[in-house]
Amino acid sequence: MPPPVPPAGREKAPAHTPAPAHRVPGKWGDGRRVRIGLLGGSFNPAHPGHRHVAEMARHALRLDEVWLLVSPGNPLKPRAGMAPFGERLESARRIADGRRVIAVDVEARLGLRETERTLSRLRQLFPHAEFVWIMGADNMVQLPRWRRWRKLARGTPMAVLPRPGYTRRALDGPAAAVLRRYRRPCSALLAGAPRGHAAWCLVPAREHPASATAIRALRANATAAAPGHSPPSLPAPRQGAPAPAH
Ligand SMILES: Nc1ncnc2c1ncn2[C@@H]1O[C@H](COP(=O)(O)OP(=O)(O)OP(=O)(O)O)[C@@H](O)[C@H]1O
Ligand SMILES: O=C(O)c1ccc[n+]([C@@H]2O[C@H](COP(=O)([O-])O)[C@@H](O)[C@H]2O)c1
Repeated sequence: MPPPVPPAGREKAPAHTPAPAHRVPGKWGDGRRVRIGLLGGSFNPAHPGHRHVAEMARHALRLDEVWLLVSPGNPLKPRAGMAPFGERLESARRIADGRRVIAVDVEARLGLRETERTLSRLRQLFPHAEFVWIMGADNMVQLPRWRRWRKLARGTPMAVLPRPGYTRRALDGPAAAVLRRYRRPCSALLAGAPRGHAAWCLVPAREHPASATAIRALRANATAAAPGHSPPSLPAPRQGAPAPAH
């Protein structure tokens, strides 16, 4: 195995020490010839839908590994309500097996948040690895809002997972329309780039209903219903200000 690629100057020192039993990718890259699926996400929190997506993609594409790429902060999501990075990473570790499905903090280590930048850097750090971007149909719908998404789709094969309420919208949406010529069956996704453009596929899997938004809502309801919980009080109206309408 070639020596690890040295860190570039602006990269940050690792902020999180992995749990001892959990294998992590080479700190600054490695030279393995492996097929790696990247399931990027907020994991706020991780849930069985993520594990389902990782396993379905791994089997459909014959991937050696799937990395649960925990985002330091989705560029399109507000910070409010986002659990701290360490908590989200820990939650991703709990649904990983540490061997084929691995929770990774490389974006935080590299100080990157936008996927196209992350992919470019990962290709330098892991020059012999073949990367596939994995995402749910909801992200395929909003793909045209991502930074340099056409470049991302040109250079990186993508596997899209069905998701309740989004599968049809993704297949009928603007990203699918632009990329229509490059859609392939998943078995042919990694067979080479058609016309110099990476392919994408819809993974033939059942839809999984889990969602982090729903889990957060359930937790908030449970907290609100807990004995002794008093709802947050409204700020007192300023002297002379009208009383709030209820
Ligand atoms: N049930 C699911 N089916 C298909 N894809 C999923 C599912 N849950 C998550 N994903 C995909 O996994 C990736 C990471 O998702 P994320 O961590 O945002 O979870 P989420 O449940 O979508 O969260 P939130 O509800 O907070 O947006 C995204 O590409 C998302 O589309
Ligand atoms: O690169 C972008 O502009 C971009 C915009 C929105 C989302 N993403 C990535 O999409 C992945 C899914 O994010 P999320 O929050 O929906 O789980 C995660 O890896 C984000 O960094 C990337």
